[in-house]
Amino acid sequence: MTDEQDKTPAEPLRVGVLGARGRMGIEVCKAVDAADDLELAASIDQGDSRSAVSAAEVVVDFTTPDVVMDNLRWCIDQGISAVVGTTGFTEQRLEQVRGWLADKPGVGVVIAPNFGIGAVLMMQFAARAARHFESVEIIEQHHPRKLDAPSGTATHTARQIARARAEAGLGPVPDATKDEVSGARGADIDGVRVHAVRATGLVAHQEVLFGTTGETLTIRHDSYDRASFMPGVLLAVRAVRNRPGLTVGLDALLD
Ligand SMILES: NC(=O)c1ccc[n+]([C@@H]2O[C@H](COP(=O)([O-])OP(=O)(O)OC[C@H]3O[C@@H](n4cnc5c(N)ncnc54)[C@H](O)[C@@H]3O)[C@@H](O)[C@H]2O)c1
Ligand SMILES: O=C(O)C1=N[C@H](C(=O)O)CCC1
Repeated sequence: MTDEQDKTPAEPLRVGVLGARGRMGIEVCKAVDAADDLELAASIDQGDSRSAVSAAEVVVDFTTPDVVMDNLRWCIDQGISAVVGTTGFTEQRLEQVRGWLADKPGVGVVIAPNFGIGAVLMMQFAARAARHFESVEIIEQHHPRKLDAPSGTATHTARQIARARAEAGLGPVPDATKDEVSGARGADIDGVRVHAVRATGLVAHQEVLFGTTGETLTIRHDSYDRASFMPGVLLAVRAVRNRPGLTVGLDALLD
C-alpha cells in the first residue's frame, strides 16, 4: 500500500442541533451539512425527544433563554460538548454551568453572545476605547421577532465597558436627567445605558457611542444575514472538545 492509499479520511464530527427549526437553527443545519468535516447527526426542535441527540459529539443550541439551561445540563450529563448561542446568560447562570462542568472534566462548553466575527471585534474595540471617554451609550437594533431586550451582545458589551471604566478609575457616565418618561434613557446595565430598537427589515446591529470633550467615536457592527454567524459557530464546533470547561465569548478561539 502506498502512503497515499494509507491515508484514511478522518471520520466527520457528529453534530446535533437544538432549536433546528428556528431562524438560527436552520442556518446552522445548512452550514453543518455543507462542511466536509462535519456530519449533521440530529436536528431537533420543541416537542422532539432529545434522545436523538445522544449520538452527537457536539451539540449546538439556538433555542430560547427559558429552555437553554435544561438543555445544557442534559448535554453535560451525557458527556456531550456544547456550543451555545442562545441568550440570557447571567453571571449566576454561567457559575451554575461551571459547577456542572466541574463533575465532567472531559466536556467543553462555549457560550457566545454573538458568533459574528465582526461583532466580536466590535466588542473588543469598544472595551479598548472605553477608558478614554467619559460618556458611552449602546444602541442595539434587531428584528421585531426577537424575544429578549436588550440583546445578549449589548449586555455583554456593556459589562465589558463597565469593567474597563472601573479599571481606569472612571466615575459614573455624566447625565443630568431629572425628569424622565419611564424608559426614555434606556436600560442601565452596570452603569451603561442601553437602547433597544426593534424594526422589520433589521437582522442584528449595534452601535457603541463614546463621547468626550469636543469629539465622539462611534463603533458599529451590522449583521445583514444570519450566514454572518456561521464561521464563528463552526469555529466553536471544531474547537469545543479541545477546550474542557467553560469558554465565554469567541475571543479566545479567534486568538
Ligand atoms: N450568539 C449569536 O450569535 C446569536 C445569533 C442569533 C441569535 N441568537 C440567539 O439565539 C436564540 C435563538 O434565536 P432565533 O432567532 O433562532 O430564535 P427562533 O425563535 O427562531 O428559534 C428558536 C427555536 O428553538 C425552538 N425551541 C424552543 N424550545 C426548545 C426545546 N426545548 N428544544 C429544542 N428546541 C426548542 C423553537 O421552537 C424555535 O424553533 C435567541 O436567544 C437569540 O437571541 C444568538
Ligand atoms: O437575532 C437575535 O436574536 C440575535 N441575538 C443575539 C443577541 O441577543 O445579541 C445576537 C445577535 C442576533
